[in-house]
Amino acid sequence: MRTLVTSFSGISSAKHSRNCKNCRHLSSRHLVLARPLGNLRGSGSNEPLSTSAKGHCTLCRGHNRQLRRARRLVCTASFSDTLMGVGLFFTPSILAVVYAFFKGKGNVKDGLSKMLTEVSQGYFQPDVGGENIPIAQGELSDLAGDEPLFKALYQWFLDSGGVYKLAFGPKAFIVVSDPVVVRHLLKENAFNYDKGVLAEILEPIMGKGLIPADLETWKPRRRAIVPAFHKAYLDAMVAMFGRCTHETIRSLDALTAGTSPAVTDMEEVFLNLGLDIIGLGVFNYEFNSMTKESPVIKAVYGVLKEAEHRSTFYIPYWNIPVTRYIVPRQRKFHADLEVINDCLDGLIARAKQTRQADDVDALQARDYSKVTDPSLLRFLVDLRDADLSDKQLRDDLMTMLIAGHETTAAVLTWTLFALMSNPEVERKMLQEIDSVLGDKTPDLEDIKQLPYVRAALAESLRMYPQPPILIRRSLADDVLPPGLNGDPAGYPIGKGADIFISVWNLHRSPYLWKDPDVFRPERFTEANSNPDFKGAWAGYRPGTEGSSMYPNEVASDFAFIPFGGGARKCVGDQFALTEAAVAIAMLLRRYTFKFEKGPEGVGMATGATIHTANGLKVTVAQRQRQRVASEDAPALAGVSA
Ligand code: HEM
Repeated sequence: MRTLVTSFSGISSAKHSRNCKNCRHLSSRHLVLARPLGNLRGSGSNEPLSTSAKGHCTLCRGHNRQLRRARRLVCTASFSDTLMGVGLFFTPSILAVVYAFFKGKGNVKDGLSKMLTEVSQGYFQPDVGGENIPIAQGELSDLAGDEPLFKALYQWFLDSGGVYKLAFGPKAFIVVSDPVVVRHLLKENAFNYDKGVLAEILEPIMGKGLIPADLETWKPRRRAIVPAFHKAYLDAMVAMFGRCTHETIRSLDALTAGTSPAVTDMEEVFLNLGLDIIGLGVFNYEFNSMTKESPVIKAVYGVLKEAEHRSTFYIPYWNIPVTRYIVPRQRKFHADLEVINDCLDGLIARAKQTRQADDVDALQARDYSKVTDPSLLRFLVDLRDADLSDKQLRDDLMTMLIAGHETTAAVLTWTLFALMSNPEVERKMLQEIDSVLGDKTPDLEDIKQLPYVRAALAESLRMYPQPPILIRRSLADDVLPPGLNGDPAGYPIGKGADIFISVWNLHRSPYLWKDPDVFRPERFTEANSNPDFKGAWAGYRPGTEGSSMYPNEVASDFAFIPFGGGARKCVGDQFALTEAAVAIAMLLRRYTFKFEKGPEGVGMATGATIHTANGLKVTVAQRQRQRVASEDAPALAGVSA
């Protein structure tokens, strides 16, 4: 196992920190709470947690002073899963590396992070408030073993509540898993927050694209981009999704002809399909990744891999200018970036040469059946008064390429995983697909007639949110609301506080969902609420999702946020889910899929999205078609058509 030990001020090593100074309790889950937790309970063997003393060891209630001074978590985390644990401190980083190598024994990364911690002890951590937020303390590896970090955060949520604090390296993070607090962060006081660590990681790749952009850049770009996803565009896109899925079918047919059935990695298949679709949808570029491997495709995957490396690697060594010349992977990254930028610059130049400026309304009213290039790039270039620099346009395109590719592929991967694990849901989906579509390539109206398919995709996003964590940093002081059983005074935080919104925890919260670990699309037809919130959370109310074709943050009052919510909500949600619906419907009706080695063989890993650890290896065979009478099709009222 690749491990990283981080230890923090006031506690000199991981081992030492496990011992309470007072009672010498040697618990690997030495949880320390700073406020009453009411009816929140620990799970597994944990007893209900301490409800009294401030900052005390849960066993002896001692240890107080040291812990309040420390306010930090000692954790042992899978190194690759140290999601966004990016310390921004070069000097200690370099010293840490030197220290680790000269120390020459034990786990190099342990020494490295220990050094990092010791050098930065009590020095780099800005005072970001949150004094009354419960502190989770323990070791990630004890909680989740080799599992990804977002899973470990779940155990702490059950133990410590919907708002708790933990630390990676010299940084402390506030982990939020409560819909009331999430609503505050994403909607009610959204402009008090930017993307913090995430923006730092993505800026070299996406520049000032919509995801990492500061608020000043973001506002006009968002105003220009949102209208580009209009109805006629979506109609044209759905036809394109069908064409691209036919290409996938051609390659699976070739695979299953003769030696049928065959084994293939469906995660890879979905990544290829996703890339072809996003290339055409965003800038009308044919990646044709099912059939060829161009340098641009290789570069796209290279850049995605680097983005992932940066988001999961502890020390941001790439910010040291010389590394782009001497570190091979950084050299490769810059070469890849150049290939993509050249490609995008060429596409932008071509689009500008053929520019026909128009108002938004006129652009949206174009006859898309006759438009040869329906892409977002065409729309953004043709938009009158856009007054855009090529660099800004390129940043926007790069952002949408990355935001829309892997996410949708991951949704398809985990939906197929869930369906193979839940044959009854797959059977109901097939009934609906057969009765509504038959052999037809679906259009937008058809997708509206597939409520069960759409609910299954939403359920996949509930259980496997892409990404599982959203990141924010406060721009000014704020007070977080208490949420369920929190401190009635709320939680004052300062400027610079880093926040993880755990979408995984929210979507699997036992306080919000019945049987949260069960894959059951029907749940989206059932209203539910929790009186313990005392009216602060409105519950899940099917039928209130507005014009969305899918359950969303409005209907769930921020308990279901697969696309975020509020001002910075995803702009591609309808695009992505329609794409997933077309692809899954067309593939399911044609093939049967079975795990090659059972669900355990798939594994889970953290990247920008949730990856499989070993690929989604399946045995695929052509389906023996059985027509299903339309009256057998499942009725799913409540998921709006
Ligand atoms: C199933 C697929 C997708 C998922 C799960 C997804 C998820 C998300 C989430 C959770 C956010 C909010 C991030 C935050 O608040 O920090 C977001 C933002 C964004 N997404 Fe998506 N996305 C998907 C597909 C797409 C597609 C297809 C596009 C474009 C073609 C896209 C473009 C964007 C952009 C530009 C933003 C930033 C919006 C802003 O800050 O104003 N996404 N996405």
